[in-house]
Order: sequence, then C-alpha cells, then structure tokens
Amino acid sequence: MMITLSRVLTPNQVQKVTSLVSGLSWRDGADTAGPTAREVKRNEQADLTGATGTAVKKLVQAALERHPVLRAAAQPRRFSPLMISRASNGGGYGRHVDNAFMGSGVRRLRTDLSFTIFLSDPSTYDGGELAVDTPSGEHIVKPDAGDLVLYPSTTLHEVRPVTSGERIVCVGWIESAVRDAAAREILFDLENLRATLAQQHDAQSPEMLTLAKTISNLLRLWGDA
Ligand SMILES: O=C(O)CCC(=O)C(=O)O
Ligand SMILES: [Fe+2]
Repeated sequence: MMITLSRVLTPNQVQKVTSLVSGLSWRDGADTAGPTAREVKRNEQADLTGATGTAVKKLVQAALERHPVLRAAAQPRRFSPLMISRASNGGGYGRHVDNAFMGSGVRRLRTDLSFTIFLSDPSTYDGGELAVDTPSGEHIVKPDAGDLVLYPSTTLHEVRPVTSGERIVCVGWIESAVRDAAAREILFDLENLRATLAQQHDAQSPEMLTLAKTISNLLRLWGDA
C-alpha cells in the first residue's frame, strides 16, 4: 500500500522548517547510503546534529506522531532519525531498495515503511518525482509541500533527476508494530471503518464496542509490543 497524506505539515510549518533548513550545512548523501544505493545516490544531506537541526527534527517528529491517519496506516513502533535531503542540477536517487535495518544497538530498527515529506513547492523544480514499483506498475508522485508519501520499504524506488530548481524533502523510516503488510492493510481498513461509523454510532453502542474489541484483538494476534 502506498498513500499520500495531505498537509502533514501545515503551510506555516513548511515555511518554518524551510527557513530553519536554509541555515544548515550539507554533505554528500552517498555517505549515508548502503553499498549498493551509494552508486545511485546523487543528493546532499543536511547536518542535523546542531541546535537548528534538532529544532527541525522535533517539529517534524511531533507532526508525525500526532497524525491519526499515519498512525492507523503505519502502526509505528519506532521511527528512524529523520533526514533532510536536497537534490538539484540533475541530482536524484536512482532505483534502489532501502536497507532492511538501520541504526545500531537499541536504536536499531527494521524498515517496514519509508516516507518522504515534500518541503519544496512542486512548481519550483522540474523532475524530482518519487517513483515506486508496485505490483500494478510504477506509482509516480510529486505532491504539494507539506504532503507525506508513505510506501513499503520492500519496494524498488527512485527519485527522478531534478532538472531545474531544488527539491528538498524530509525522509525517514518506520518499524511497524504490525510487521505483515497484509495484516497492516486489514487493520487500516478497520480503523477507517471505525472513523466512519463513529459519525453515526455512540462509542458505547454494541457495534462500536465489537469493532473496538476486534481491532484490539487483531493487534494482539498480529502485533509486537
Ligand atoms: O527523496 C525521496 O523521496 C526518497 C529518498 C530515498 O529513497 C531514500 O533516501 O532512500
Ligand atoms: Fe530509498
């Protein structure tokens, strides 16, 4: 399942992040890629270790954690550290698969889902589409600034060359509490159903209680703590 969530960052938050990011220093993106991805990674990564970088990460992380649809779709257990990437002048990121594991020690996580939060207005750069291989063909997106694209880390994907302007994004990975993608999709459907039914039914109604019980018990069956 691949979805685009609109306005995970509001226009104000995009502006705030963009202005903070403009004060950061950058280094070659190949430094943070795995051995195969390194060959095709042609972008730069912001240094987020200082106070400004920390402020950026905090702002974005808070928006991610409170987003109800992202929570329902991803069932996040752990988030990777966020990265800010920039591509211009024909840069991009050729077809690759993300590393299965990231980080080390207690911070090590399995990458179940990858996401990109677009920070640049799409009218300000040419190219730079994110293209993800799906069983039904390539899914190509270039959404508005503030939108988040969530897709399975199991896929081959690429960022098409940026032929003019500059593409700035925030990327990260999620280890889901529900490892199996099919199980995650069933739970996402049920959560959407719950949200729809909640408009007509009281939370204490037998229907809503049974649905709550079903979702909770499927999480026990399929989820990791
Ligand atoms: O920039 C993007 O949209 C995706 C980047 C990517 O695939 C990666 O960092 O592994
Ligand atoms: Fe990737």
